[in-house]
Amino acid sequence: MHFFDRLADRIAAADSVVSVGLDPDPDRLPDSVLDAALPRWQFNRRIIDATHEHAACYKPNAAFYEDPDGWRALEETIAYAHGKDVPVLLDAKRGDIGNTARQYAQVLDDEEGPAADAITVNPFLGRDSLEPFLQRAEKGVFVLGRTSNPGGEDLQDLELASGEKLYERVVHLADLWNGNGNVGLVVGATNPDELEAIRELVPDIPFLVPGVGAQGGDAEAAVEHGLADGVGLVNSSRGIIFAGEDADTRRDDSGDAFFKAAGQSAKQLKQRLNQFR
Ligand SMILES: O=c1ccn([C@@H]2O[C@H](COP(=O)(O)O)[C@@H](O)[C@H]2O)c(=O)[nH]1
Repeated sequence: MHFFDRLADRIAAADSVVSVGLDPDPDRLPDSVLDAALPRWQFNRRIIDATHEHAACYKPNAAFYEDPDGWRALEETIAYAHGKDVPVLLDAKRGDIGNTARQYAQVLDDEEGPAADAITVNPFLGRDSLEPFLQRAEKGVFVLGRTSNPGGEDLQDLELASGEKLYERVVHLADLWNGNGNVGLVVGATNPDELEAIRELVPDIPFLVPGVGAQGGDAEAAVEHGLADGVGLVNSSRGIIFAGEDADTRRDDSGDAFFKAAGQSAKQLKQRLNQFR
């Protein structure tokens, strides 16, 4: 099944466009998981237990898994999310010359272990750097369009000789690269004007909209412009998974209060976003 069809089914089943970001910062894990063999996996397992009924998708960021234990934790996490029928978007921001990109893209193949259903990619190296991802037609490929960080403007807002902004050119290219109907765009909620402008350029491409929650982005704009025919994702990572982070809940041996807070935060975000759908 194609990623965006699967995502549409999940959005309907969970009545949610919330992407729960799984960024298990080792310095912020609660005591209740620290003694486990794979603390990040145990953390994610309990986050998934607490949030899955509100999750349209899980979005682990590869930065939190790039070591041998981390990669095992990631594989366990993907398999567990799939067991709850929730797709997984790996936020890896890949993009390299074709030969290397072919290797990177294998993270989407499930011959060796559980594989992600979608991935984020960086378009800076151009079409051939993304081809191995785009060719996997059943997998979603989210191209960085206009990112949520303050420095995103340094390059992305540059005006080209044609009068286009660089991010507009990227959006145009992403539309051209969408022959298999598997392209999405990453557009930050911290830039609502650009979010609206990009939606006007590409009415049919679903967006992944990060930046609500800890980065303070605009949740209403994220929903209004992020969805294409009802399909798209609004991500919060720290705002959900560390919602229960106060000294007492962090030290609690059971972890119950910590993870319950994550579930409540996911539910609250779902309800807030659903007001605008
Ligand atoms: O433009 C972008 C692209 C990706 N991200 C990623 O999303 C999450 C956001 O985490 P929060 O804790 O909700 O701020 C994180 O993995 C980023 O690397 C982004 O924020 N902006």
